[in-house]
Amino acid sequence: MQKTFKNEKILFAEPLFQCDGLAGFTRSELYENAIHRTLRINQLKKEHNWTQEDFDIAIRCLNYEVGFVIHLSMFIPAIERLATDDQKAKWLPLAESYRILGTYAQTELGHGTNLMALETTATFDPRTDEFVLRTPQLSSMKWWPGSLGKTATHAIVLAQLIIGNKNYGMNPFMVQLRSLEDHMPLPGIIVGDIGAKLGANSNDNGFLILNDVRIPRENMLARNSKVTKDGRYIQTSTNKANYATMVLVRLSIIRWAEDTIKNGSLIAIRYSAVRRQSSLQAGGPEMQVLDYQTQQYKIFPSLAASYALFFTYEAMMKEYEIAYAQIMRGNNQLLGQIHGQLSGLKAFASDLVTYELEMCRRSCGGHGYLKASVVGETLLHTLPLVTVEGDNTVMYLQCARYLLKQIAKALAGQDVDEPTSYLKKDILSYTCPVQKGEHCTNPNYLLKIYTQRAHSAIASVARQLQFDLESGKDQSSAFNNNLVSLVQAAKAHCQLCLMKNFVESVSALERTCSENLASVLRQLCLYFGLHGIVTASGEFLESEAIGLQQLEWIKAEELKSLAAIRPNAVALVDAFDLHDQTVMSALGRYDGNAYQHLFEAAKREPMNQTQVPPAYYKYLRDLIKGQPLAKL
Ligand SMILES: CCCCCCCCCCCCCCC/C=C/C(=O)SCCNC(=O)CCNC(=O)[C@H](O)C(C)(C)COP(=O)(O)OP(=O)(O)OC[C@H]1O[C@@H](n2cnc3c(N)ncnc32)[C@H](O)[C@@H]1OP(=O)(O)O
Ligand SMILES: Cc1cc2nc3c(=O)[nH]c(=O)nc-3n(C[C@H](O)[C@H](O)[C@H](O)COP(=O)(O)OP(=O)(O)OC[C@H]3O[C@@H](n4cnc5c(N)ncnc54)[C@H](O)[C@@H]3O)c2cc1C
Repeated sequence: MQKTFKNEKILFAEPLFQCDGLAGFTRSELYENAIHRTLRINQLKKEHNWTQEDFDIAIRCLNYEVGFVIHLSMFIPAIERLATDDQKAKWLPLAESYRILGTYAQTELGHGTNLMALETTATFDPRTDEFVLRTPQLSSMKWWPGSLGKTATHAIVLAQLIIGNKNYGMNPFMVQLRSLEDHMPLPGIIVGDIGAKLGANSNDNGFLILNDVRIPRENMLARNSKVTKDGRYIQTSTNKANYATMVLVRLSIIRWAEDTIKNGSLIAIRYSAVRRQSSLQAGGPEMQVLDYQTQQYKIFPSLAASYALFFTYEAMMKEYEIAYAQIMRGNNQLLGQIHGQLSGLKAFASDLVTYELEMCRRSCGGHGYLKASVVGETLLHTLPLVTVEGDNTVMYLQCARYLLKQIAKALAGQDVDEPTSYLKKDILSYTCPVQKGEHCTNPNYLLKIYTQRAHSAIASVARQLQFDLESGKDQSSAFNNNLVSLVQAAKAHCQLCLMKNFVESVSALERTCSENLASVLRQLCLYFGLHGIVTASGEFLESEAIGLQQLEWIKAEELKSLAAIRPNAVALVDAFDLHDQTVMSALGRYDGNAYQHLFEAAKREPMNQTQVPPAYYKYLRDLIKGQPLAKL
């Protein structure tokens, strides 16, 4: 599935990219190693004439265990999206050659979600033609930005623009943080690392206090709005255009989610094919645990999710490219659509994979709790995806807000955006397409069920909101009264998007691939659809997209499809084409020698580098020999 990286051999021939040692690294070592890696990949890029795409794939091959993640994923894209052509000409070459190292400093100690409430100010001083940046109190300090702690020389700081006594809202400013001579913080800047996290500890997420730091007027990123020398504010685009970098990263999160769940399902499936435990027949040979229906039930959702997210990322990438090209030409028509779609899908993708990764970890039994299994470590790295770039609940609510607008248009007989075109249908004329058991094997029928459920969830919450407003509730309490249903409606829409992308991508592939391959993919797609209905059966029933009889058929078909997928499960994860050095798991090796690799990992454990531990001489010796213990 991943485009085969022709340079994989070159990459993994380097000791630096042989990852077995990382488990014992301290934070400082992880941090240093990550920077070392990015610089070496850059050298390899030059030495072997790699394209930017090759470079990006190299980073994926290393599971993003590299430095400068925010520099590459946010700082440079923010300059591209928020700066004028002159500003780009000045900063992009410096950033692209790592002569300046950047971060995206938006979140504060007191506020991450509510951007309107950010407290950092950039006050225009017309006497000196400068902005004065200030974080006025404890809660205003920037807190979380990646690479801010120890690395960044520059930050794109999001601050409230103040001219005279008027606040013109959040705008982006380029602020130099550290000297380019000796890396010391510049006057007025207090900066540091926020401390160890549950995962992703090679990244120095940081804090930043700005005490009246002066920057030239030209350092306001002015593609969407600017301040003239005489202090006039000129806005050339919607103020939401300054949120463009977040939209891009939300798209990337779908890809990161896909990458992590591919790792998890690969480890769980390969290991379950190796692991034997018990038997269903008295005295019979021990079974591969992958043959237990319960094990398949635990792991195959992550296999199906890997493919569903792959197809969804590909589809969303195309949608994004069209929207981005328009936006860069000054046409914001698709801004609302792409924001609504990506807010929801970012949340759905990260929710899905964090849940399924834990199932993968459990499916590896006790060994899944070992660091060497890597599946737990992957989960810890992935957990922040539900929070970064907008907490998932808040992102679902953004998606729901978009869906409400679309349904209002549909009800008024106006055109709606293509991804919500189903809202134009007559919801009451629906008849469930599954009228007998065998109908459940048709993914297009399942798609109709998903469509009806999403339509019904959106229509129902829209009606309830309308009712609350008409009963005298004000706008905000009517909204608060319906938040849970709004989130459910957004989830229903996102689940439909995944199913639709899966069905459509498999149909497209059917035209070019062998019938054998097509039938395997069709089976997985079918399973994805059946499983999604069963896990949210209450909502599908409530929406009357299915009845109890259909649920019974769908449940039976879901179980049948587990057995149908089983023979191809290992091949389906092998098809990810992930190198052992990418997956790094003792349990999930291609050669299937899980026990041998676990033992090798144990032998490398730093605790095992001496036979007798120092604690023996300090405590155990006297204890064992019955000597009186020294005062402890
Ligand atoms: C094995 C492989 C492993 C790989 C794993 C790798 C994992 C690595 C893990 C580490 C992660 C590292 C990278 C993380 C980087 C993270 C960076 C960040 O987190 S940066 C900070 C991000 N912050 C946010 O996302 C803040 C969230 N809040 C918001 O976006 C907004 O405040 C809001 C959308 C919640 C509300 O907007 P606001 O303007 O404050 O409110 P209004 O009500 O006035 O506006 C709503 C209005 O605006 C429209 N809108 C909102 N956003 C956008 C947008 N982006 N584009 C277009 N339009 C937008 C919205 O639709 C509403 O429109 P309306 O017409 O009024 O309905
Ligand atoms: C690993 C990591 C890396 C990060 N990197 C960066 C970075 O590089 N740059 C940067 O600027 N930031 C970064 N962040 C910050 C991140 O963007 C924020 O943490 C995120 O946007 C959530 O905001 P918050 O922490 O303020 O959560 P809060 O908004 O305080 O959320 C707390 C709870 O309140 C709920 N809630 C909040 N508002 C609402 C609402 N309106 N309606 C309903 N419920 C609500 C949420 O659902 C959540 O349950 C990073 C964070 C992490 C964890």
